[in-house]
Amino acid sequence: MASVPHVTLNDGNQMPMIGLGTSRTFSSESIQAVKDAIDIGYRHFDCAFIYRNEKNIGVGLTAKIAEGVVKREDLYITSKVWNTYHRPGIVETALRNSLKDLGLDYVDLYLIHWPTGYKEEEASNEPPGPKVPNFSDYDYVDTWKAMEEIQKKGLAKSIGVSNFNKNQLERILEKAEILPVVNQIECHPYLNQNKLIKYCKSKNIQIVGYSPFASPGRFSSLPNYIKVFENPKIIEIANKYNKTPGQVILRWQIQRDVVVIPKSINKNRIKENFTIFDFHLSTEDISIIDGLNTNSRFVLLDGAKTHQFYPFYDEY
Ligand SMILES: NC(=O)C1=CN([C@@H]2O[C@H](COP(=O)(O)OP(=O)(O)OC[C@H]3O[C@@H](n4cnc5c(N)ncnc54)[C@H](OP(=O)(O)O)[C@@H]3O)[C@@H](O)[C@H]2O)C=CC1
Ligand SMILES: O=C1CO[C@H](CO)[C@@H](O)[C@@H]1O
Repeated sequence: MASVPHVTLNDGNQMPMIGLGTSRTFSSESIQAVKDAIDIGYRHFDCAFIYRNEKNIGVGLTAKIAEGVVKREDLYITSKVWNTYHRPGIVETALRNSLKDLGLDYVDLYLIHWPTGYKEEEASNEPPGPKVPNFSDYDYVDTWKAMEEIQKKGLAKSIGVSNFNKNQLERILEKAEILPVVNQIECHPYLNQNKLIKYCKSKNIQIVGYSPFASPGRFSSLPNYIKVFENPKIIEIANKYNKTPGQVILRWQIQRDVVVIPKSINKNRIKENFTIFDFHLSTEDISIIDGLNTNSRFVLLDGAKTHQFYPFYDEY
């Protein structure tokens, strides 16, 4: 089976350029999606405590390791510390809980999921609904110091952040002993994130683009909103290469050095999303997709909009 391209992170570790997204997949469907993905060739899985399915993901991973299809060291597993676990003294416990559920003794990458901390008792209300949670005052820079400790202990091979803006990254970089390897951010043709990508590249921080299809299951109130798969310009490019709109969107990201983590529970689409390393988009087609940007964001973490560290008020 041909292996997928990897990127080398600023700590020297390697990450496969495509992974399976696992949010909003539940029960047996998440177990089967993981097994199918491994059979198809995926080795990278994007998980999080808050997805409430790490046990199922663990069942899928463990089954494929037991079958001898993969070894632990072939896999690249990410998890994320949720907002209720920002107190430095509890970060390791949060990771150990995820490890137990995933059936692993280390993750390849552990991320601070959002810069916004919540009070620990909010954990009983998870997953977050429309209600505004009680915020904690923990500074994500202090949470970062706890992340450094878990890497030193070998519980995470690499550490990084998610949903951080430029100023928030700057604050981490000022105090960091270990640099974040990744900023995982929403990134798709309608939110191409060119400015944040340029900044992160200048600091050797890899971008992992989440919701690469603009998370079509989520509600959009944008006037004249067209799903990315139905966008005529993307369809035209897809027809030209004899590929699907989804494959063109993922390929566009790969060619701009963005790691992609599309979510699917459908075996055919899991395979479709993986078949993106056998064609090359022209510079002209890349710029047509770049031109679709409308700075439209779909993952807003509404409950945290009044948090002092809400990341999306800055331009980038
Ligand atoms: N760090 C963060 O804060 C966040 C991280 N993430 C991560 O990113 C991952 C992906 O983002 P997500 O928001 O799930 O959305 P995506 O943009 O990946 O879209 C997923 C949706 O598209 C459908 N789909 C998948 N492939 C295709 C295809 N080839 N053609 C047509 N439809 C398709 C899926 O349906 P089906 O399953 O039926 O195929 C699903 O409804 C998440 O699962 C999670 O791991 C996401 C949000 C926030
Ligand atoms: O990763 C994520 C997936 O979706 C959640 C909401 O549904 C987000 O809060 C989160 O950032």
